[in-house]
Amino acid sequence: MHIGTPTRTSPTSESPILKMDDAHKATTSNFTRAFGGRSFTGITMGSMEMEFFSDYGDVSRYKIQEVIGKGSYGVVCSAIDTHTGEKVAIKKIHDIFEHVSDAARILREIKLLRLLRHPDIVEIKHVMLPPSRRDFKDIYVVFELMESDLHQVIKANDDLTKEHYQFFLYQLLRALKYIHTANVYHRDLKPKNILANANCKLKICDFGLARVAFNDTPTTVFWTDYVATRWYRAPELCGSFYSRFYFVSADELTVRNDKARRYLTSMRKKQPIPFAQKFPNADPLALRLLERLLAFDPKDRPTAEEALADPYFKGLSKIEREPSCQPITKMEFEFERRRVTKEEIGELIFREILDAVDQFKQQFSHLEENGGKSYPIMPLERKHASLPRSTMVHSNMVPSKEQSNIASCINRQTTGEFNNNSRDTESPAPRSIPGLQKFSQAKPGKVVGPVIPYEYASVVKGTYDPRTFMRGSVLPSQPILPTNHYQRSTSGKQERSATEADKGVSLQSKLAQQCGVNAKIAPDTAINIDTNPFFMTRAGVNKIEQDDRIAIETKLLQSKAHQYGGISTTAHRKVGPVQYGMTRLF
Ligand SMILES: Nc1ncnc2c1ncn2[C@@H]1O[C@H](COP(=O)(O)OP(=O)(O)OP(=O)(O)O)[C@@H](O)[C@H]1O
Repeated sequence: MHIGTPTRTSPTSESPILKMDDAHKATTSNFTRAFGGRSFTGITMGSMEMEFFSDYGDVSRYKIQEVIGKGSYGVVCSAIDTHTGEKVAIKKIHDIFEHVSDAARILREIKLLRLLRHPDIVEIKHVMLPPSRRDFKDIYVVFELMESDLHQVIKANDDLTKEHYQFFLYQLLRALKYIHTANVYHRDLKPKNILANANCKLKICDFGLARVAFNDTPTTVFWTDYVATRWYRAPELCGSFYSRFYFVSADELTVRNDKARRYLTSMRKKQPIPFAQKFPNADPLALRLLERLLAFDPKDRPTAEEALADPYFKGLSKIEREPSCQPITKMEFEFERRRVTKEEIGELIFREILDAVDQFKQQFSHLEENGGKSYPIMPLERKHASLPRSTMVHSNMVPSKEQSNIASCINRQTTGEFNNNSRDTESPAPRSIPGLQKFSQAKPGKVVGPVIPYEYASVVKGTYDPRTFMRGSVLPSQPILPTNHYQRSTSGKQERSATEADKGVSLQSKLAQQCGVNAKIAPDTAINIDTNPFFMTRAGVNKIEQDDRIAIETKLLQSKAHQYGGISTTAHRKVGPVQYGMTRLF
């Protein structure tokens, strides 16, 4: 994706946004490689669907288009949902029970993506019901289709502008704020896990390594398990000394972990190169924020919410309108806290899918009843806890006011209200609304109009949209108070608890083994060593309003090919003037 010079202007409805070719191109042979080496030459697409879906009943619903991605857990195809006409991405996860940890990962991802509904998080549209409750091994998850990912965008664009960076970071922080208020931590954020559209819309995906933080889980457990992709690890993870260091004086760092300390002290002392020197063309405000975000000591780094309040986002971010999420309950993730068998995980996955199918059916009938006019996302009514044969728990979404109260109770940083405030649903649409057109998926060479993030819909129509509520089910029985290494004080700074810091001693050797000396760790792979959740801190609670607009005048997009384990996908982008709204979310 190649995007040109953005300028801040008020939007116009006529100006085209972009021309582009498909981001992902896959050939029949790619498809063949992806699905087991059978040749598809001369066969109909129907056969492809049969091959892709095996014996799943939804085979007739989706018209497979092409392979668009491949990860370690599955193959992703683009397809047309013949029921709705929408383009979707279908992820096939093979043989999910080969390892219990893989099955748990799938369950975790489906659960989290169903609970976390936010415009900057990829949306699950459907999960296909396996043909048999007890005997299934593949899972098909249907997502909204995105055109590319940030990795490709960065690779293909050497002329991204300050506005691009600002808007990208803004969306990511907005999503992170939401995710963290749910007490969820993604733990594998990297450009490949951030899907992108040519209109600069980003969405976080791949929650397979995410964890939910609970108040009774020692942080050390989380950190033990948290390895993340190598190039994106925080220094404290690379050195396995995350909580084992403290400042003696301002410029002397003490690392208690012996190996990490020896390693650090063996290094030559270097003067830092000022960012302004390294990136002379960058916005000084951006560099200042970067410095804060990259602080060596984690307690000096701002939370997502604090970062959003940074002067860098002035005029873009209205902190009180950025949505938060209700904390996810322990019950949803009980399976993470004890040993479960393959059969039990299988049952939990099946139940989760049943639940999802139920919800999608409701959405679909709502859509039909309303002539496809509104885009409903039904509130999740969680029917069961996530433990095998556990008690049934019925829970409804908590009205926003109550949520707000709860949130202010549990979060000392709370400065605003939740996002179901009337301002979100009833306030006049930003001044560009009349000019907004419905977002249309760009096709090869097609010029499409100004982008309206779909989240505008409810604002425009004034309809009720459950996304204005926070997701989640049952409220925590008590306020969540950190009991671990770091606590966030009212000033937003983390403070180390001495008692908990001491507990880390027993983990030293394990951590050193994993992070410091374990040569078996694949260089570009996030590793899940321990499935227990962790506890960290939460960002605050607010709602959103962005009525600034950024118009992006785009240039040519380069063509880029990338490999997904033998599958090449091409990202051709020819872009005209782009305009997109820095819109309110809901
Ligand atoms: N909704 C989507 N729209 C478009 N492309 C997608 C979508 N979801 C995934 N992809 C593409 O498929 C690739 C693999 O998807 P994903 O990361 O979810 O799989 P995974 O098996 O969990 O990967 P990993 O090995 O990184 O854990 C992504 O990098 C992306 O390029």
